[in-house]
Amino acid sequence: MSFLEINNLKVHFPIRGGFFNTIKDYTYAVDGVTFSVNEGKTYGLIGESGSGKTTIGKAIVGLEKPTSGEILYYGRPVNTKKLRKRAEYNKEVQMIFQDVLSSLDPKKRIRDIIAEPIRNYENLTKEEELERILMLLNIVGMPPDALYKYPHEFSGGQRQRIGVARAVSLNPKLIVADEPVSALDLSVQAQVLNFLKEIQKKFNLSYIFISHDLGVVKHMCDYIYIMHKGRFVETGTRDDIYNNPQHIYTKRLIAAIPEIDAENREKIRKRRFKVEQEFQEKEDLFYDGNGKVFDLVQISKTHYVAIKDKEDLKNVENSIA
Ligand SMILES: Nc1ncnc2c1ncn2[C@@H]1O[C@H](COP(=O)(O)OP(=O)(O)OP(=O)(O)O)[C@@H](O)[C@H]1O
Repeated sequence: MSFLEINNLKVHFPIRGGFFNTIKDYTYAVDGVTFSVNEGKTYGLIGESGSGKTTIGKAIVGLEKPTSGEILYYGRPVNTKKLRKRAEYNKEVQMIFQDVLSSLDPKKRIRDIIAEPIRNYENLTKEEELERILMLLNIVGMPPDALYKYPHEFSGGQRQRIGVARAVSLNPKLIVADEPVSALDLSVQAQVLNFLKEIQKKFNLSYIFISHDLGVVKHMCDYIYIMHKGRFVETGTRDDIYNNPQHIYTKRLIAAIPEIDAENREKIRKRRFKVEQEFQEKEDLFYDGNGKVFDLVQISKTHYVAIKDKEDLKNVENSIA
């Protein structure tokens, strides 16, 4: 059952300039995305740097205000003034970041870092709190003596586990994981990904998994959403996307997955070259997700407009003139 629905979400950031610091233009970071999240499933948001992935994640957890569109949690808008509803949502939808070190307060001990959300939302005695934190450390495979240490005393992989312990401390339904392994060594990446899967089973969690790397999410995601300039250009199940990619951006991301295959090295090189050539030829084209091709016209440094026909083009030309 889908418990979270994102409808036509847009997040546009004003670009200011000039003497009066007026709005000159907008960065169309997220420009009309729609999808829903089911229990226990993982959704990959994949795309190049700047395509809008993090902004979607932040809008979902309330760190960025949508320009328009709606986010419904069990059918109710999350942007509500009813504090109890909002608090319930904030508790059940958490985010973990790539740069865990900067998201863990360096001056606080692990006990206080993990306890922070619990103290905000629950009224536990000191003993109950300690018991909960020890249980969480155990779940994420960290020893009890981690309690009184500081973040810098741990490796990247261990810090990511601490971040996850804090994120699951309130028994959430959804974790938005923003590039959770890209700062880690390859061998540690695999460990953390496996661990995230274990935690998912334990808590029946859903993940929105943000990455620029289709190779990393290959074994994690049930559904994949390919992003380009604030929009989804291709969506599908993991198998659809890997076995039968349609959009040139998807093909390019798949071609970029490193392959260790000494015998077929030349074949792989040729395939990458072909995809790259196709990409260069089609770079100015934009698909609307239903296979329809739009011309993508750049009207400023950051702003593109999809043009369906000559009429559209004339309107855009007039509006810039
Ligand atoms: N607070 C902000 N103010 C202005 N522009 C922003 C802000 N946050 C993001 N942007 C812009 O919005 C666009 C999308 O950024 P976002 O971080 O969502 O992309 P991303 O796909 O997550 O990229 P990356 O993989 O590099 O993190 C970028 O052009 C970015 O510069």
